[in-house]
Amino acid sequence: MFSKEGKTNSNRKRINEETSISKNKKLKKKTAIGPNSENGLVTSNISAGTSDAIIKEASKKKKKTPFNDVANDVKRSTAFPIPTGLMSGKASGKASGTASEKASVKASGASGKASGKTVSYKNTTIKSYCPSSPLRPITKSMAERIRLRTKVLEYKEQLAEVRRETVEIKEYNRAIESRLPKLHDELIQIERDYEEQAAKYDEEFKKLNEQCDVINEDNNISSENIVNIRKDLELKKDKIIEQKLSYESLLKQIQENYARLKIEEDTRKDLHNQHLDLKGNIRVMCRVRPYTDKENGIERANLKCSDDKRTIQVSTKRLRLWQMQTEKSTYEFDHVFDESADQNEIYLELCSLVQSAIDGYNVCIFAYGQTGSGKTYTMEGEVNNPEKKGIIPRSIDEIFDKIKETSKLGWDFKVYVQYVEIYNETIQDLLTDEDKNRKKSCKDRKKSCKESKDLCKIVYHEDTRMTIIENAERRNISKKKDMEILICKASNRRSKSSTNSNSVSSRSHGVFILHLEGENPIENMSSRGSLNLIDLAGSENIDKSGSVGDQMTEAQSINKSLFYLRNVIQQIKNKSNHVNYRDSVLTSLLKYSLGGTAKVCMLVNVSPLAESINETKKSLSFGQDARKTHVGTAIKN
Ligand SMILES: Nc1ncnc2c1ncn2[C@@H]1O[C@H](COP(=O)(O)OP(=O)(O)OP(=O)(O)O)[C@@H](O)[C@H]1O
Repeated sequence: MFSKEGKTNSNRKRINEETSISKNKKLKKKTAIGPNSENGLVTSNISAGTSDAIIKEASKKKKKTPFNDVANDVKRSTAFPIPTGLMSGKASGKASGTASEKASVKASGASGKASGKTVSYKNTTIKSYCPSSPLRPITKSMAERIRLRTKVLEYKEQLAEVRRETVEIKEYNRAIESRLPKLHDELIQIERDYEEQAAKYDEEFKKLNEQCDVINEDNNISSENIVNIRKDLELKKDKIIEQKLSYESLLKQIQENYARLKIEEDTRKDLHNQHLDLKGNIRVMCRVRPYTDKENGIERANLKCSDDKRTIQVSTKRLRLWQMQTEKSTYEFDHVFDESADQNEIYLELCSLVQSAIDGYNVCIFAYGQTGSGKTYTMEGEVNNPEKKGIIPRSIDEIFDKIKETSKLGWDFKVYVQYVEIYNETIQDLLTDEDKNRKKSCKDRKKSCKESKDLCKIVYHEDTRMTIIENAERRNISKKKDMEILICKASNRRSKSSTNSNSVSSRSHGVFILHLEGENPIENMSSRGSLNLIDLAGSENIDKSGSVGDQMTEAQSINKSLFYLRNVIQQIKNKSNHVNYRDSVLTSLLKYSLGGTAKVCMLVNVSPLAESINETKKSLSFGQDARKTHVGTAIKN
C-alpha cells in the first residue's frame, strides 16, 4: 500500500532533485570560470581575443550595460599597441598568459635590459613601462586603465556566462513544464488506482473481519464443547478405572477358581484312571472328525456331544408304519471329542498313558473306525506341523523330554522302535530300506511273504509280558529328530490307495512299537515299558465302497481282522475260558495288550457325514461294548 501524499511528494522531490543537480552543475561551472583574484586583479584564462569578441558583440547589439562605458574606456586605452612582453608577446595584441601571470601584472620590456619605473598597486609591485615607448615607464593612470580594462573583460565574461545560464535554466524549465502534464496525468492515474485498490482492500478487510467474527463465535462454541467433552471423558475414565479394578478382582477370582478347578479336574482324572486301572477295563474315547473342504454341501449326520463330554447322541430318521420317526441312540465313553477338538486336546487326555509307558507299563492305544473317519490323522497327523501332529509324534516328544528329566534322577533310558504294518495278514517291516516284501500285487505279496525265510514273526516274552516282532528292524534311537525322520519314512512306506471314502486310505494296520528300557544304578532299579500305537485299517462296507480286485481282498482282510478283534474283546468281556488271539495277526500282536496287564485305550473315530451314519453307529456301539471289557489290572514290569 502506498499513500497518495507520499507519491505526490516523491514526484515533487524527484523534480526538485533534478533541478538542484542541474543548478549545482551550473554553479560548479561558474566557480570554475569566476573571478579568483587575490588582490582584485583578474585571474581568468579567457583569452584577450575572446574578450574582444564579446565586446564587439555587445557593441553590435548596442545595448547599454553598466559595463559598456568601462569597456569603451578599455578599448580606447588599448588603441595603442600592447607590448608583446605584456600581452604574451603576440604582435596582434591579443591578451594571453595564465591568470597568475596576469594577477602579478608583471610588465617586462622587449629587451628586458632597461629597467622602468616600479608601480605599486595594492601590495603588487609593477615595473611599468610606457606601451608606446618601451623605454618610457607606465604612468599610474595607464596602469589604472589596464586594470579597469581587465576588470571590464571579466565582468563581460561573467555577464555572458549568466546569460548562458539563464538560457539553460529557461530551457530546463521548459523541459520540466513539458513533462508536467504527463506527470500530472500519471499522478491522477496513480490516485485513481490507489483509490480503487483502497476500496478493494477495504472490502476485503470488511469480509475478513466478518469471517473473524464467525470464527470467534465458532471457537467459543467449540471450546465450550471441548470443555464438556473433557468433563465427560474424565467421568468415563473414572468409570473405566473402577470397572478395570472390579474386572481385575473378578479375573483374580476366576483365575483362583480355575486353578482350583484344574486341581480338582486333575484329581478327578487321576482318580478316574486309578479306578480304570483297578477295574482293568479298556478306556474308550470317541472323536468326531470335522468336515473337510471337499465335503462342502454333503449332508451332515445328526451327532450331538453332551456338555460333560461323556456321551454322544446320534439321531436318525426312519420310516416306520408309514411315518417318519426320529430314533435317538446315546453312547457313553470315557471322553467324547467333538469336531472342534484339536490334536493337542486329544493328546492331553492320553498323555498320562504315555507317562505310564515310561513308568514301566505296557500301554496300547489304538484308533478304530470306518475308513475315512480320521484314524491316521489322529495317530500320525502332520508330523512336521507342531499344531497338527498326532499322537505318535507327540508321544515321542514327551518320552524324550521325560527321559531327559529322569536322567537327573539317575535314570538311563534306551528307546527301541519297531514300526510294522499288518497287510493281508502278514507283517511288513516299515523301517527296513529293503523292499523285498513290498510287492504291488496282493497275491505276490502274500506269496513272497510265505516263501521268505525272513518272515516277520511275533515272539512273546512271558517274563516281561512283552511282544517283540522278529525279523523286523528294532532300532535304538537317542534323538527326537532321528525318530521324526524315521516315522516320516515309515509312514510313506505304508500301503495306501484311493477309495470312494478316502483318497488316501490306509490298506493295512500300522503298528508303532516303542520299547523303553531304563536303568537307575543309583537306586538299583530298572524299568521295562512299551508303548504300542496302532492305526487300524478302516472297516469298509464293500458294497458301498465298490472295491474290486486287490482292493476287495484288502477290504475283506481288514474286515476279517477287525471282526476277530471284536471277537477277542467280546470273549475277554464275557470272561471266556479261551480267547482266540491266534485267529488273526492283529489279535496275536495285541495279546498282552488286550488280555493281560496292559493299559489299553481305544479311540473310536467317526465321520460327520450322514451317508456314514450306519458305520458310525456300528463303531460307536463296538466302542461302548469294548469299554465294558475287563482286560485285567495293569501291572508294572
Ligand atoms: N481332526 C481332523 N481335522 C482335520 N482333518 C481331518 C481330521 N480327521 C481327519 N481329517 C481328514 O480327513 C481325511 C480322512 O482322514 P484319515 O485318512 O485320517 O482317515 P482314516 O480313518 O485313517 O482312513 P482310512 O481308514 O481309509 O485310512 C483326511 O484328509 C484327513 O486329513
